[in-house]
Amino acid sequence: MADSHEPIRNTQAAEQQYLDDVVQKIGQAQKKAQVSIDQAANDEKSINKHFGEEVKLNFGDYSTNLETALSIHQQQQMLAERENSWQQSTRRLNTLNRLIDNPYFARLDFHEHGEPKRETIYIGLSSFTDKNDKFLIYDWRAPISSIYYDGKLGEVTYQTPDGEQSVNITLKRQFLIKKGQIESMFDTSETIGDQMLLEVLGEKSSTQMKSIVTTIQKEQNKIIRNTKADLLFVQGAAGSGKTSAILQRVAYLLYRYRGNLTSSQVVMFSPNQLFNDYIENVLPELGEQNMVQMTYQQYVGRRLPNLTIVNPTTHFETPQTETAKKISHLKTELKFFKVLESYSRLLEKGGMYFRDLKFQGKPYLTKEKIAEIYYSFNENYHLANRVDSTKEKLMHMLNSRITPETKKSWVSKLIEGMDKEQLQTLYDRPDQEFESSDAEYKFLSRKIVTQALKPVGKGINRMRFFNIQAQYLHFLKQVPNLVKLADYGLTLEQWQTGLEEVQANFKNHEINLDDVTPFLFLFDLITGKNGDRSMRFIFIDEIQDYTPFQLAYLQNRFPKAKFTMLGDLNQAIFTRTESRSLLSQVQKLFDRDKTEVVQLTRSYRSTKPITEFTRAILKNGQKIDTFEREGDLPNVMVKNDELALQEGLLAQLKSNDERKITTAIICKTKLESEAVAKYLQLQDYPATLIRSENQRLAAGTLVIPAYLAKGLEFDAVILWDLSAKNYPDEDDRQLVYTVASRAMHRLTIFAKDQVTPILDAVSKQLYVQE
Ligand SMILES: Nc1ncnc2c1ncn2[C@@H]1O[C@H](COP(=O)(O)OP(=O)(O)OP(=O)(O)O)[C@@H](O)[C@H]1O
Repeated sequence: MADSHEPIRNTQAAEQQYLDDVVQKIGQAQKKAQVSIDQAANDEKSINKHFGEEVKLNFGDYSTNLETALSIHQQQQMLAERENSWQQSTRRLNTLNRLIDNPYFARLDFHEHGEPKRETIYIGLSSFTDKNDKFLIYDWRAPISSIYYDGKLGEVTYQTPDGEQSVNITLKRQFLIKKGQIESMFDTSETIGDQMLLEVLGEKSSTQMKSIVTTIQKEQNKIIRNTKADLLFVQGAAGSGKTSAILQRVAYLLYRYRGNLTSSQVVMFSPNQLFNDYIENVLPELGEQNMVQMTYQQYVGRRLPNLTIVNPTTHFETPQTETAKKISHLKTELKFFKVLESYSRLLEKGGMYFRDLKFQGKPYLTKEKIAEIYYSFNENYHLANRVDSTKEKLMHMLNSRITPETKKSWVSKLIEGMDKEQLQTLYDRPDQEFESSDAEYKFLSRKIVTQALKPVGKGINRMRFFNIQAQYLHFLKQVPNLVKLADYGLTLEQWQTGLEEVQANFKNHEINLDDVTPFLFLFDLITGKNGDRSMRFIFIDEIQDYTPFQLAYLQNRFPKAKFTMLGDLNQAIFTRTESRSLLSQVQKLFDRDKTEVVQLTRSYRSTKPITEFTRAILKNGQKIDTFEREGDLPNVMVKNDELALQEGLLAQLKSNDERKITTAIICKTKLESEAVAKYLQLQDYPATLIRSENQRLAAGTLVIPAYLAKGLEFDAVILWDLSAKNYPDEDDRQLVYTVASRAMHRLTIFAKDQVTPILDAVSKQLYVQE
């Protein structure tokens, strides 16, 4: 910290002079780091190779597959452990390169409790000390930096690892620095001045999310720095910075637990791959590595190699029947999780379904025999140790069958049919000698049988003797005995029909998303597969699209992790009504004392007129405050004539282009998006159609189906065909809110014939009807 002998520096010129000095020192440090890099590189050429690998691995930071992601991260960790001065200097140089253009964004003057001496600190992306170890810049995550985000002027307290500290803040100054030049600076008595926010928010969107480090809001800071809660549940309006805050939180945690926590122990479940792409740069921008990122479907999908997950409802192409909705409701509840647990306990006594383990196409270890072994252990055996003992016994049986199997005719026939070369491959060494031809035959036959039986051994180890599909169907059959179907508005007959559908799906090697998690959970319960205890922090974004069952399952799979769940109950577009009870159901999974719920109510994404409009779409919605930012009222165009609408669309696109704002045209379904894209193509208007989540977000105009627009934002949004026909009822209210709230500066709505009744509740003053 600077001491009180320093000049107060109240003019921009004085600040610039000080900045120049800091920049110069960073420059010197850069040179020094470069010298030690060159030296070390000369000494240890081989390190180059490792570093090359590391860089290569860095490119694939998110992955579709947990194992790959984990192994990449583990490799990175190993490489990091082999740290040497060369790497250290390289890292330091990277930090300095980031700092030199924009060393800091804030200054604080304060007095420590009761001390007359004034302290001055500057806060930036990472810390920087001069050669006397004096801090010229403090990391934004350092304990002291917290007061910049939290406090007004005057007395404030902040948390340090040693407890609370209090200081008296006398000055809070914010800077906008570009390429080492102060573009503007202002003093504020607020937490983070709106002026600064306005400057930041006025910027145009890009296809990649940016970090919000300079303007983190007080309530967001609470989320970022929370280390106590086992469950941190954030309910935040659209655009209130939930995603931004958690990315900052990951960076904070990696800093706070540096040395004890690696990015491979942090997993983020995100809505889709497009979204992963969108946020990919934030952590590297903050100087940290990305965490493991995946979608829930990817997480469960990798464990179901023989089944394809189908989920017809998410894409809005086919509506769900009332009965299907009710069945889905029951299957996704927390109650169902408990029911499944009770069912699994019944299996300790009987009722397990087995499969033959086959050899040469015929049952070798029969299901009857396996069942006999499985239930031969006494009652004290629970499912997990029962399976271990069964495996052991089966292995034993398999081994004892090797000798009798060698005497079978298929073995002798096989050996007789082999030429010298083939026989050679069976020997331990090419010149292997035997006492007699009998001994040689014995050796070869054993070798052949052992190899041939390997798949059976693998089947035992991988527990292929369980018939999980039959077991799951059996469980579903038992459900009416374990749950009162009437409570869910279901009859026995309806349940039975649902069951038959699951069965038919299995025949097609398919499984419905609602069945996936109970199916896997049943598998885990039966096989005693424990969760992953090495994961420390799990983040779940867009929590409203998860079912309580899925969340309970994740908690079960990551028993040692602290959970941060973020979402907007107003944006529940896949789970709809059940989301209202989500919070109460989730809370049941965690210790009450270790649960914290934070509300973010202010929406930063959109201009005031857009936020006011989207807010009005909601009935009984969660609280939403606007951020004072001017802009046009949303405009709505309803026409009977398709051609007129299309012309309107083109005109709006051109007008947005003239204002240099990029537009996303959001349609309800993929089919509709394709039609719009085709029309634009015919008009020679360039636009990118986003068909799947595996695509990249391109610059320029996009056409995107609603379910892929989750979590993203665009300068301008055009909602295509928000007609009564397309969005007929209440079911779509949250969907309409979600897509409308993607707009930052401009929102336009087109509808054929008649606009959706969902907009009836919106006051005419909040938009312009064309
Ligand atoms: N403290 C902040 N300072 C500057 N910009 C912010 C801040 N908080 C949020 N924003 C901006 O507001 C926009 C919305 O943020 P974000 O996407 O994190 O919100 P969200 O709550 O996840 O939204 P949604 O639920 O609608 O997907 C982003 O452009 C983000 O950069």
